[in-house]
Amino acid sequence: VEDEVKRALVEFMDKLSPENSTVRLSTNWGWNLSSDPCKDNWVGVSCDDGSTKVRRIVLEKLNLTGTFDASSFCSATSIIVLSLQLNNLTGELPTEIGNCKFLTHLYLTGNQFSGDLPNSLSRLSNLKRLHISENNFHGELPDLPRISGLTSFVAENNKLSGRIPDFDFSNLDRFNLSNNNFSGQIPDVRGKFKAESFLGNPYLCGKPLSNPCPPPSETEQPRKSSSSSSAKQILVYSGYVILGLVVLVFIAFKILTRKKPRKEKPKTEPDENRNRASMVEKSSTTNSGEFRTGRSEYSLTSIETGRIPTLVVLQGGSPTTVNMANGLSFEELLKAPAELLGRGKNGSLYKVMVENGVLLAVKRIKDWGISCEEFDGRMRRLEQVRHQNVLPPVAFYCSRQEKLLVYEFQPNGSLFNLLHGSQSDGQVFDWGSRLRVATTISEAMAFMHEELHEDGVGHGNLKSMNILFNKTMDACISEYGLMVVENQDQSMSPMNSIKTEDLDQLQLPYSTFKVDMYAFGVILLELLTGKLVQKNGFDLPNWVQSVVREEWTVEVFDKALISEGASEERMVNLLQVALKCINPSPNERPTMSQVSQMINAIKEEEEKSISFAP
Ligand SMILES: Nc1ncnc2c1ncn2[C@@H]1O[C@H](COP(=O)(O)OP(=O)(O)OP(=O)(O)O)[C@@H](O)[C@H]1O
Repeated sequence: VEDEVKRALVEFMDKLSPENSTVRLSTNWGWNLSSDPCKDNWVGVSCDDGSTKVRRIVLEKLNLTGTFDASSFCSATSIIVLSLQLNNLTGELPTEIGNCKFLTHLYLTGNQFSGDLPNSLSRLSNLKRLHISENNFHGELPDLPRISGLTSFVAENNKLSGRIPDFDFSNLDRFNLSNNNFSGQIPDVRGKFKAESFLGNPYLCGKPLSNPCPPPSETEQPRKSSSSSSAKQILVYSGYVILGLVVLVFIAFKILTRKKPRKEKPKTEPDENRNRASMVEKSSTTNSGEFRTGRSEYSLTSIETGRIPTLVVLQGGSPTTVNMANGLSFEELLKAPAELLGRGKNGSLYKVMVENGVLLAVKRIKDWGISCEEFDGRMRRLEQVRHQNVLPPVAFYCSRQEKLLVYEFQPNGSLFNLLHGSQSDGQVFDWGSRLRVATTISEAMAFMHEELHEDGVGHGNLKSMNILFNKTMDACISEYGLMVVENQDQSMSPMNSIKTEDLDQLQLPYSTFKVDMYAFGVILLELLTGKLVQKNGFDLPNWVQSVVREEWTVEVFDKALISEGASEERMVNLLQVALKCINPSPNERPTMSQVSQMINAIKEEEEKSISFAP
């Protein structure tokens, strides 16, 4: 071990046990400059296999009474675990703790530490476990949710106060803030932690505690009990009554003046209620054929006037869907009961039930500035390029104002839901299944890229939400070719890390394939880490790259995969593929078929290892 590290550790120990240095020497603890922490087995020190780097320091229940000299300790950068539990250490947790950026485990429970927790604690981006219970820490918590890999945070029996920040509770397996002075509403813990984690904080409210938070009005409005205030209340209430009457008269007037045109078109009346949750509701005020806007959250409203073009049915869906779609008019589609599934940057998506209970997913595309002719051409081209793991469009509709695209509804959710969502219902998404998804998607993408290379049509918006599971739980790519990266708006595309000189080298229509490569790399990272791409400013590709740079590669993997015993070697191999895909220079990224070959090779290795397993 290097002399500097030894010196730092000895200084750290001197502050930990100021009175005990003689005891230490007499009881042969080591911890002096004339010996080596690894080779001479200093008490509490564990090293790497080569005995050249100190990895862990565990000094528990040793009656240490000094202070924690973080500035010395953190200069020994190889240490990942520090435990000083169950001693009598005093003083504050120093700001310099922020320099211990390799720490993954910090255990300080059961001491006499006091003062505020330093903000620099939130810079420990590799931290997984932070245990500071049974101390005298006070003040507000630093921005700990910033530490994306934190899996346990326990801080009960302190004097911490302020609001509890919104942690990524789905990632935490231990969390306890009981017996402190926290206040306000407990954030949504997604059912993961019970009341015990929050008891003993008199000013906390909301689930999972049994005391609900007061409605804002009760706490915000000062209560006055004087007679003058009740007089004021009477005035306010009479104001409301008058206002109500005015509104009623106005509504009555409106109804009366509308009656006439309805009588002229009696046929539309019986439909009114039935269509309340459909994608469109007809206007009852004009004869022009216009549709009314903004009626309900679940209504898709065409503002098209004049001639209504028809729904064009493609041969992409199953025979049942195609037959059904053939008999479907655009108006019938709009009237069918619909549920809004999401509003993305490219438009809204509705789940629509048509005849015989057939379910469709209808995308209403927003602001896609291509002509109907181009749109038509694109859809017909996509219809010709079929792959069993790419969802084909079933039908489309295009007018000057509106572009709709119809797919079959896929009942088993998306890859995003499976990895991060509440719909996973405890389903295990094991390494084998993840590798299968990666293989399937890479093969399907490779096929599409090759077939559509000349056309310059890539996916354009590949992400885990657009990977759907069909009835047989096979992964399928949805929305292929729906978006062109035509204006090279870097802020909107995953290529935002591209250098200008790289962009100049790109032949434009083909850059969409490079965008897809980046996006596919991010999907691989999601599969490997189980983490969201972007949450509270967390940037998954950057995080993974920095952890790998610091040679802590294993730290990036989803802990579910580690505990399942997934092969570290093959996970690292897949990570290498992902890193190639997210190369900041688009021209350095591999092609989809190269990637598909690499992933297939990893899958074959995996299969071999299973067949040779005892
Ligand atoms: N054919 C389908 N069947 C079932 N669910 C679908 C289908 N297509 C999309 N979804 C799901 O519906 C939700 C909303 O989809 P939508 O395409 O609007 O989201 P998005 O991809 O974020 O939007 P955008 O593409 O505009 O960025 C997503 O959870 C998606 O997984």
